[in-house]
Amino acid sequence: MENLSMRWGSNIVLDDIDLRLQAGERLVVVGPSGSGKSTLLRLLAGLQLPTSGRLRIHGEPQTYLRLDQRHPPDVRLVFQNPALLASLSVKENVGFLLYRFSRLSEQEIAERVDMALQAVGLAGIEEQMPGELSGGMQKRVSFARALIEDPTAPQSLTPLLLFDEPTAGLDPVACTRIEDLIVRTSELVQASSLVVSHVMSTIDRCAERVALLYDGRFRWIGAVEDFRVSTNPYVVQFRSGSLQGPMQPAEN
Ligand SMILES: Nc1ncnc2c1ncn2[C@@H]1O[C@H](COP(=O)(O)OP(=O)(O)OP(=O)(O)O)[C@@H](O)[C@H]1O
Repeated sequence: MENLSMRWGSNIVLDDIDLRLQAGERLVVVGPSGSGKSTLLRLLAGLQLPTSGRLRIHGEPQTYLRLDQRHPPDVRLVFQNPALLASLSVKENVGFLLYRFSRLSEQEIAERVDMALQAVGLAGIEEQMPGELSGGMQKRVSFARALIEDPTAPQSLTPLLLFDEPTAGLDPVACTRIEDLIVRTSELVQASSLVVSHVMSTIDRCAERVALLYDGRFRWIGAVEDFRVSTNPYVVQFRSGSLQGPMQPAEN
């Protein structure tokens, strides 16, 4: 991202930001509500275009929405709500892209789905419907979907995985399981990952770098080890959850 801005009318959500994600790294983006984290994800997912500035993925300028791109980059989204298709079985959800676009046989797709489900600890639930699963299981199914790759597709570059608040509202043990999965999924498909989260354990377990977004700008970016000890006032306020500090609700 270079000099990238996103405005809604007079509301400047992202203000001339620069960010470079290294191949294979895991970056966690934090920031208070309304600071533009979801907007960042939507731009990377090709669901909206910036008002100004440049966004490049694998070096390619992103000037069209993803749906309008003939050769879209390999960007995979794991939403806060798993967004599984309720009328399709787990197998059909996980293998969705392969069923639609690949030249693999039914048997080959079934084997790949099986491997992806095993990787997230959910072997044997292929024929179940999403509605029969718990919320946590649905989330893991959406991770399995992000693991699926098409070996018949042209050799692709490092995939980009986008996680939108993957551990919000989970109990601590479920959080750990999902955090481990984020790391494992990223390593298995050798992806770069951008995780939006407020959860400290998710930052600790998943991040290699942390970026703190507030009022349209990155106020701090650095290694997770430095995030734990930084005296930057934004980082200190985020870590302590204090009401005192530079980050205040918009209405104040
Ligand atoms: N479609 C839209 N039209 C107008 N304003 C929008 C639109 N989408 C987002 N915004 C505004 O952009 C700002 C940033 O929103 P965004 O959802 O990116 O924040 P966030 O950091 O993800 O917040 P949260 O943590 O609460 O999800 C908000 O002020 C929001 O009102």
